[in-house]
Amino acid sequence: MSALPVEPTPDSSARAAGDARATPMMAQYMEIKAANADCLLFYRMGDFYELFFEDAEIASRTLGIVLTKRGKHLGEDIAMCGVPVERAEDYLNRLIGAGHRVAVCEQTEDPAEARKRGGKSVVRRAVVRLVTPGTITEDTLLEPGRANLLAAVARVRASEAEWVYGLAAVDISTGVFTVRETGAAGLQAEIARLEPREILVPDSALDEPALKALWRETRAAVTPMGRDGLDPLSGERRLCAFFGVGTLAGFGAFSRAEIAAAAAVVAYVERTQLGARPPLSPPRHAEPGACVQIDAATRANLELSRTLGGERAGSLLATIDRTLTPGGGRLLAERLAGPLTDVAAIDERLDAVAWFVDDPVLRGALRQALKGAPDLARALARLTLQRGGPRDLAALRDGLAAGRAIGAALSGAALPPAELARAAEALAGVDPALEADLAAALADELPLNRRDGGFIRAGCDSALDETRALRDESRRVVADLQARYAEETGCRTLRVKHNNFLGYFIETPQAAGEELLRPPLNARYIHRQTMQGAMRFSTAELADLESRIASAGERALAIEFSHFDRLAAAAVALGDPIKGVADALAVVDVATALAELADAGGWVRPTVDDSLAFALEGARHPVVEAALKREGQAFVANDAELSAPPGGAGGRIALVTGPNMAGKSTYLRQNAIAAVLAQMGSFVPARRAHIGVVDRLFSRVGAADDLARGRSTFMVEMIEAAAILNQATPRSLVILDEIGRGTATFDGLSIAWAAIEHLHEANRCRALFATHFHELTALARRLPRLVTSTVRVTEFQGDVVFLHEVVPGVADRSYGIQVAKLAGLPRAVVERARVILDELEASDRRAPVERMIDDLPLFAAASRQAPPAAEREPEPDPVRVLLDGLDPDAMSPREALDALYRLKQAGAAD
Ligand SMILES: Nc1ncnc2c1ncn2[C@@H]1O[C@H](COP(=O)(O)OP(=O)(O)OP(=O)(O)O)[C@@H](O)[C@H]1O
Repeated sequence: MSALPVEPTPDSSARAAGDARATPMMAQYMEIKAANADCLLFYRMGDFYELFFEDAEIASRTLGIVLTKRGKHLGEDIAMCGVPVERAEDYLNRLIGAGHRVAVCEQTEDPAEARKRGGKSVVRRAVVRLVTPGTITEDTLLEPGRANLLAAVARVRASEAEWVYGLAAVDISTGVFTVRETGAAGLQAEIARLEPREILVPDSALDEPALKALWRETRAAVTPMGRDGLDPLSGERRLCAFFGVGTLAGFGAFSRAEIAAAAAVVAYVERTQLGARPPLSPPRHAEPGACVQIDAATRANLELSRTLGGERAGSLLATIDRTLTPGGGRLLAERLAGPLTDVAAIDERLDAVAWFVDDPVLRGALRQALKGAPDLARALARLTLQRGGPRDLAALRDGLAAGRAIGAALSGAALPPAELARAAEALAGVDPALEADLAAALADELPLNRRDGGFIRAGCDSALDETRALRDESRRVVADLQARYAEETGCRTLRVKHNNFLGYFIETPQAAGEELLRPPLNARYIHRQTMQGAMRFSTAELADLESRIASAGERALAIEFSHFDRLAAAAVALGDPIKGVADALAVVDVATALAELADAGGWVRPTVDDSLAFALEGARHPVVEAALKREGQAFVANDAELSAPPGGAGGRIALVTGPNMAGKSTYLRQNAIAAVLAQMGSFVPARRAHIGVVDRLFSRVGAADDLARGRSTFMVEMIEAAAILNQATPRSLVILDEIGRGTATFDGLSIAWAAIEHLHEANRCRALFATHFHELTALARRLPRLVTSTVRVTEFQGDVVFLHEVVPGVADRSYGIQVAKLAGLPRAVVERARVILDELEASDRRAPVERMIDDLPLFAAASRQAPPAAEREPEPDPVRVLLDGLDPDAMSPREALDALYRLKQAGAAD
């Protein structure tokens, strides 16, 4: 596959050595591989990176490239495959995407040097970089609108039975660095919010039963870390050394778990970047409770950043994203993933959006300027890691120019709100000399790699201009020489060519070449090679020219490099203010984008406060609305009122009934989404919205079998319901869709019933509960804060017509059979179902339920927590109630005996 120009191939020397010992090259490979055992090793050989043994098998499977066998190592076949160097990034991308880590091992000396040490010497090699999913910086490997987070978990014992976890997350492509401490449930929610690309996990936490599912299910690559991170003392020392400070106190107060996690992340960054220091900001404390807690199941159900199928298109994020810059896209995604709980902070963001809604002219002008703003943060990170190219310098030039223009426009406007005033200040925070310097130095057309040269503008440096003139002049001389030689030899097809082996040479057809071998021409033309049908020669003049061109080219390149280094160093020195500009551009991008969205869609500014209100008028589901719009259909807006009634007893629960396909799930989700949008600082798709801050959002909307984990639909549903009932607080918002449908009717009904009681009495949260168990609506008679809503339908010529309108009340029936008919169920089955339904309805399954509603002790016993005095019903005597419920004439002897025991028990409990 690859050319092996200077080294003995693994096979040839191995055979020579009788397969008994490793070849020198294999020995070198083995040594490097052993030091990077957890990575695939890209071993540079000529124009290829080769992979051997198991690495080759993995790469061949993942990349779909041919696996070959090459010789033997210690008697075994060596499996091998290779990727061409010039296409390595593409292959790296795919390997990283599949969750692998790659150690890139380069030749660190010229093969000629190795040859000097002896024929069998191996070229020196070293790993120059570890590429892992969480530590990449190349534009081609990164998604522009998505943060690329590397997270680390550390575990510290809080008590005999309890652990606390430190979670640190960095994005080395932008420098963001956050830490926080949390419990096991919080850890899962936080990882779901951050969506890291790679998580470093100590072995002990990997084996922890409560977290096993998390590691198995996360989309991130999980990198085992061995120990429980660094101990706090050496962790602190490492962090101080990395940031060049004597103490961490200046960055905030961090717990032991946080320091351990932060130090683990920094240690890994240092290990993978091999000494290059990415421009990480100092760790920032992510305050617990600053963001709405949203668990992974809720995020998935609401399709916040991905659809249930895992796609980005069709998610809420994709639907609302009007940002124009990669940094703005990342900030929007971050805000949507972590809506705030602090009213003042939410209002600050809303003020900025409202300001731009009110000023479409300024908004339009700023958005025009944003279109030209490249990814400043990532360009700066690459330059700092010495992985940058001329285009990164150009990104700084253009980003700073856009920042300056936008800053000036903001500062010139009357009374910008606080968030934008701060942005304007940051946008003016970089010394304009850098931008001017970059603009003066960089050429209009820029190569990708600095090695290609030509990126410094002509006229910028006279020494460079002179050297370039010399180099170009020499090229003209080559053309002149060719003409002269052709004339002198009489060979019109004589050409002066160049290759890496011979340098400049003369090529003639065979017959003309024979002439050059004879006097007098052979005095000038020195024979170099005979090819099939052609001959090659050199001359003293050509050799001289060769060295002049090479040295002029090299000198020009060296001058360009010195400019590059100077400009990159100037940029890195201004790293913090440049990051400030990048952040400010993202803020302006998000505020204008949300204003654009609000303006175009007729969205309203929500009132967000510390109350327990939840009142929406004319609200819509943005994703369903957009999908319907594409088909030319209108979305029917609906209201919701879950606000806690005066008296502080807790929020309302809306019990939503309605036929299949009527729009219940859509309605439930749109209310949850309104809360997310409002608290991330966006307008909401409604005519009016008042939302008291939600601390946790739970949504259980539909579930799929989780066969991989051996759990049925019903089991998944119950696990999620358990999490909600155990964790929801009076500030939470809970969305439950058809809980209990995955089991036998009466089991399901009983579970749904008990869950509603628990939500009403114990959790006391605002909730929406959709159900097909119409029997449950009778509960509204007993639970003061339970309200009923139904999605209206009407019938036309025996078919159901969906109106999608939510009104107070209860559905009269499910219309399941009509919907089944619409879906194309065979006519005979539909007819038969109708007959069965009539019979079942005649036997009236409502009767026992009605009895249970009036059966107070059962209800009272189920609610463990007493309602507040204002709402409490008088406690009935349980013995009396049980006695009332007995019908001795209808009982078997066994039932009578059971009843006697129950009576005895109720009497004793009393
Ligand atoms: N408010 C609305 N305005 C217009 N169309 C709507 C509205 N709500 C829902 N729809 C349409 O109805 C379809 C079904 O909605 P949805 O899935 O919410 O129904 P459902 O009542 O939850 O059904 P099921 O009980 O079968 O799960 C949606 O895909 C959408 O096209």
